[in-house]
Amino acid sequence: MQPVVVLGVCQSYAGRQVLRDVDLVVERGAFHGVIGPNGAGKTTLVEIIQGARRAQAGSVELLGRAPLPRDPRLLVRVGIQPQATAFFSRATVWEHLSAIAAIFGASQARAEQLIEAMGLGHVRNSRVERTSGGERQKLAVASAMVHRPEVLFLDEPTAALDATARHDLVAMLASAREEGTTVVYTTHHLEEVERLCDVVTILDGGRVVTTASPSALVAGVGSDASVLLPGAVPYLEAVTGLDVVTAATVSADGLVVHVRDVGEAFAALGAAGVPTAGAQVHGPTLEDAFMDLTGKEYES
Ligand SMILES: Nc1ncnc2c1ncn2[C@@H]1O[C@H](COP(=O)(O)OP(=O)(O)OP(=O)(O)O)[C@@H](O)[C@H]1O
Repeated sequence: MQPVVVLGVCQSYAGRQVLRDVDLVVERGAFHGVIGPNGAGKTTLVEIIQGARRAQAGSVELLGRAPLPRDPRLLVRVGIQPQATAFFSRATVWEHLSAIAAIFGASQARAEQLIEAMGLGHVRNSRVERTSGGERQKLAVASAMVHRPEVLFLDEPTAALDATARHDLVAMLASAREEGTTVVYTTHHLEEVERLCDVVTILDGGRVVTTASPSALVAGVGSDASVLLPGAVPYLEAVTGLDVVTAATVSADGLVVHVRDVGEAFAALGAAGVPTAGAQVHGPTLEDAFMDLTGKEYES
């Protein structure tokens, strides 16, 4: 049984359709990203799966059950990252997580472990209301995971974090990924998708554009890779004549050649005597895949 099965879901607000015939299947143990521009419908979709909203059309199964009407026996099997307002703000970080653990029947040892794993040890005895936005965000993620849910929903957990806090949280999520929890993850950051997600669904204008692994999306991009060859500027004419090279330009750092196939290109460059020492390859990225598939620049 797949933990999340969404079929043909449609949703409108005041006559405006924000989800159009959405299908989404999340496999057990997958870290499944949902990405898309602002207003694509990500939060609406996730709330429908959680049972926080009713879909106007289509069907939803969460752990094999309908998420609505809400059933506390189903809710304890899932983890939902709370909004900041859901905190016991006058409690300390430890009191907060320990209370959540008790409510969900998780051990105090698990709460301790997450305080450490999340790097919250130094604010353990601080009141939640006095902690920084980043610390609260980490506490929100810890609160959602403390009872080892079968499905964990994280809706933009790194939003509003500075680069260091984001890096820490992503590193922590990467280790949580190893625990094999099924995760539904919305984000605006494509590098997080590449780092964390097994599968990603791109939503645009309320429609599913595609569902695939990040690497398959990047592999499907039609654009070339570029190779910077620092010592090869004098070889501009020689490389331009090679079949494997689609374009070549001179930059301040060296010769830049655009190629379809990096392996074949290196073989041909070597055979033509072009120096390749210190070469830097820049392949197409998930951002290129997004642009290919939606015709839009990705804005995080
Ligand atoms: N309760 C509501 N009433 C009316 N319109 C809504 C409501 N909630 C969301 N919308 C609209 O539905 C569309 C989809 O919103 P949603 O929050 O699901 O998108 P999102 O992809 O999560 O966006 P973001 O990346 O900005 O968080 C948006 O145009 C939004 O303004």
